[in-house]
Amino acid sequence: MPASCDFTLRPLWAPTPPSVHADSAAHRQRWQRRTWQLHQSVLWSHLYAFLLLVGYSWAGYAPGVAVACYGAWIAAGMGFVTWAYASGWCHTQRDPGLFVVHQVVSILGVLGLLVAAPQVAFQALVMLIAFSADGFLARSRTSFAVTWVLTLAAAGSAIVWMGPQMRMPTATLAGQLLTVGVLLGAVARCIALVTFFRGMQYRLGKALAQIENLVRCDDLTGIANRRGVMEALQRHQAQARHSGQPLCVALLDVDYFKRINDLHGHDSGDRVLRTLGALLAAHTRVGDSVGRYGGEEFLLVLPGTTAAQAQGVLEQLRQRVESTDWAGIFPGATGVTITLGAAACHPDEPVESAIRRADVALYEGKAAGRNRVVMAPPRRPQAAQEKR
Ligand SMILES: Nc1nc2c(ncn2[C@@H]2O[C@H](COP(=O)(O)OP(=O)(O)OP(=O)(O)O)[C@@H](O)[C@H]2O)c(=O)[nH]1
Repeated sequence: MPASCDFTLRPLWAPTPPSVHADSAAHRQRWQRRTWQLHQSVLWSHLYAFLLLVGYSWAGYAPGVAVACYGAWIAAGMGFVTWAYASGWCHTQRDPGLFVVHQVVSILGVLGLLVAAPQVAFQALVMLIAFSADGFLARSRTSFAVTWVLTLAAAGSAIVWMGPQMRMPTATLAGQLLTVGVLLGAVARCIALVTFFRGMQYRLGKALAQIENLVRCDDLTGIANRRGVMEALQRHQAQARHSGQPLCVALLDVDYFKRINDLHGHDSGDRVLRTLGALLAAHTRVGDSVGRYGGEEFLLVLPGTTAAQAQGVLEQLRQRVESTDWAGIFPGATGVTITLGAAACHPDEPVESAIRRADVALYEGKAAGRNRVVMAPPRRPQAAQEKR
């Protein structure tokens, strides 16, 4: 039974499931690089906030001692986090980005400022909330939730406690410039985070496209795998039903492939399959679809092609394979041939039924001596089939 996806909601306090990347050194390095980048951006933000507070102190809005104590507290907290990152200690923690520690340091610093310098309470609160946007990036849901709950609780209590005392000092030019500085800092921080998110979104989109490609691609031949070509067939059939255009499917099987493997080795067999994949991709038109259906069998989907036209195209392909210089592809080769069975797909016919008819034609071709193209007879109307 295939593994099913787990859609149940995990409680926040449940242990984090092991990451599928847990063993990937490249993933760990990438994660460390990103957390360092994030930490650096927090350090710059704290420095910016501290300089603004020094400005407020210089302009007479906040006591110098309060600002100095705030600076010392933040320096100690950020020093600890920097040590934890540099030594790798943070990676032994459940929250390796130390988002909660970052936030607790900021919240305590701001609460201290509210007590010691209520004149700059509002500015401190704006900066706190701007810093908290980092909490969005916490890897674990628990850190994300804790970061935000702590921040909102601190901001809510400060607002209730300080009430109307909270205001931007804009009576002087210095006050006005510093207010602009606070707002610009908050906006810049949000822009930086949105840019970070956009970058992540872009990388994620690219990775998703690569995964989608891998899921539909055959490793050995580089053309579509069974899933890829079957999806293409479904699409072509829907279009054919809509447009009324003909559609043909063909199954291609290498003759005596087991003998090639047995006589020349599995590696030579693989080379034959790779060469066939390349030949099929080169021989078919842009709108056609080809894929490895399984083992040494390939499926061709020929939209806008009648049975007579398909027979011509497939016969050319058969001759092309037969006339290929196989000795140049694997040593000791005497020749490789293919047998093809094809069927015109009726608009109302399930694609599996058309493939089955092509398969029957293919086995007729094998039984008749191989190295040929056999067309399946047209599908009987539904009523005749039911009667039969
Ligand atoms: N080298 C290689 N061999 C494969 C691969 N997939 C399937 N095979 C082999 O393909 C062979 C298919 O053999 P059969 O089904 O007996 O068919 P055949 O020998 O081509 O005989 P006919 O189809 O009757 O002409 C088996 O020996 C498989 O092991 C593959 O990816 N690489």
